[in-house]
Amino acid sequence: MQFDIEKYEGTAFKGAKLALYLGDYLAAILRDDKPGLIFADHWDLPGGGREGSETPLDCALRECREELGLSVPQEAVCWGREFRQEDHASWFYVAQLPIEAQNDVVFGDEGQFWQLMTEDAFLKHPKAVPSFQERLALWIAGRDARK
Ligand SMILES: Nc1nc2c([nH]c(=O)n2[C@H]2C[C@H](O)[C@@H](COP(=O)(O)OP(=O)(O)OP(=O)(O)O)O2)c(=O)[nH]1
Repeated sequence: MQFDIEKYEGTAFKGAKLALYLGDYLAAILRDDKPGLIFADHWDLPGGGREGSETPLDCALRECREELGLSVPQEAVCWGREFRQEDHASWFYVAQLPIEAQNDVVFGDEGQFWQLMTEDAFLKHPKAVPSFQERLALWIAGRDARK
């Protein structure tokens, strides 16, 4: 496991995502199929917008609790970094829990349903959020280079 978490220096950010592995599978969430919703009916990862002055990691873990009912301990997080676009920054983390944690999932009220998905299936899915596919691929490349 590669442990490489960029330090948060207090700069503004919009939100944070968590690629959460349960065993060898990712916890993926199918977004609602609503007109007007960005990436409607696309596979997403837990995460969302910042609340108050929380840190990016607190934001990712809070959103994961709200969306999947899972409390991921900070020690389970192995990778994280900031991604800057023209007008905003967001954060992307990777964490790992045992497969048994799937039994503790309580799905929240955003999205159609959740499911376990291989990382390959998420990366290749024609209807997954592209920027999260790219960020996940970046983490996988780093992980696999160290094998
Ligand atoms: N993430 C997500 N948001 C949804 C869904 N359906 C739905 O009405 N929403 C609403 C709540 C969100 O605040 C808003 C915008 O979603 P978004 O994906 O662009 O933003 P976000 O994750 O940062 O939102 P949030 O969880 O912090 O509220 O749309 C859904 O299936 N997934």
